[in-house]
Amino acid sequence: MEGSTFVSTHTEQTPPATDPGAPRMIIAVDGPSGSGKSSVCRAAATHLGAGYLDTGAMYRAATWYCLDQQIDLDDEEAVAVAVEELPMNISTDPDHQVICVGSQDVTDAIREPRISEKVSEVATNRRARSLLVAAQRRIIDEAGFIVAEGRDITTVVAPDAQVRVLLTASAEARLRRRGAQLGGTQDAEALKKQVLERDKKDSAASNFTEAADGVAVLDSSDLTFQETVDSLIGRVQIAQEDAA
Ligand SMILES: Nc1ncnc2c1ncn2[C@@H]1O[C@H](COP(=O)(O)OP(=O)(O)OP(=O)(O)O)[C@@H](O)[C@H]1O
Ligand SMILES: Nc1ccn([C@H]2C[C@H](O)[C@@H](COP(=O)(O)O)O2)c(=O)n1
Repeated sequence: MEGSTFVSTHTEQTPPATDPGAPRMIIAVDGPSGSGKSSVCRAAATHLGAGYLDTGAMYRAATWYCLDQQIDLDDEEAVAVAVEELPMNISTDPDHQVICVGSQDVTDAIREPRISEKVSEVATNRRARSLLVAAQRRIIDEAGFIVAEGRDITTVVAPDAQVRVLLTASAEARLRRRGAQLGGTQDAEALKKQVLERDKKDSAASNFTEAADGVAVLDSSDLTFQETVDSLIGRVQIAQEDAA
């Protein structure tokens, strides 16, 4: 997939046409925080020549916007209205991940701990959620061949996906990985807050700890990063052979 593909959740911007030669296949991946969804799915999408959708980034951008607009996150109505007007553009190019709110590039800002600590409040707002789910379905449909990851992709956003995987890892592995990813800047308490406590809050909105019917479990606790990527790619290749 060349260049960057921007799709919008709000504006009338038309996304570029997908490669007409590309096979139509949706790969849906869910899992808890730090299980490796973003990094593994991005690498798999690059290898496969597929698009990549980080739905968590959309919830994060919505949270960034609400905070920027000084919206009280306890005010369900105000949050829903903000998400309705959210001028968000997200790239589906796995090699060029950019997310903008209006003209502002928030790609790095949405990863800050202040967003991680608040994002569950937006993700558990039912109206905000249904707006973002609708946008995600449209993005996936327009891409045609895409790896989409989050918490409810296998169950709500794309339950008909040809490949459906729950990517898991032990709490210990997830905390260790997230700590290393943040360069050792966070103490154990802060990490627990950002990983385990966030999972607990997010569980109110979707079930990403047990695989739904037809969803395969990929436990990466004892796998290297590359082994995990290869396992996901292998499942896609089997689905492609079955479809041929
Ligand atoms: N199998 C693995 N072995 C070792 N490290 C891994 C493995 N899978 C992922 N990682 C690393 O773990 C870290 C967390 O992964 P990642 O950010 O992809 O998780 P995530 O599930 O998307 O988390 P979140 O939902 O919180 O965004 C990254 O630094 C990634 O490179
Ligand atoms: N499909 C999704 C994706 C994400 N969320 C929520 C849960 C997380 O706290 C937050 C950020 O996601 P992350 O970047 O950590 O993957 O968004 C969700 O509810 N549904």
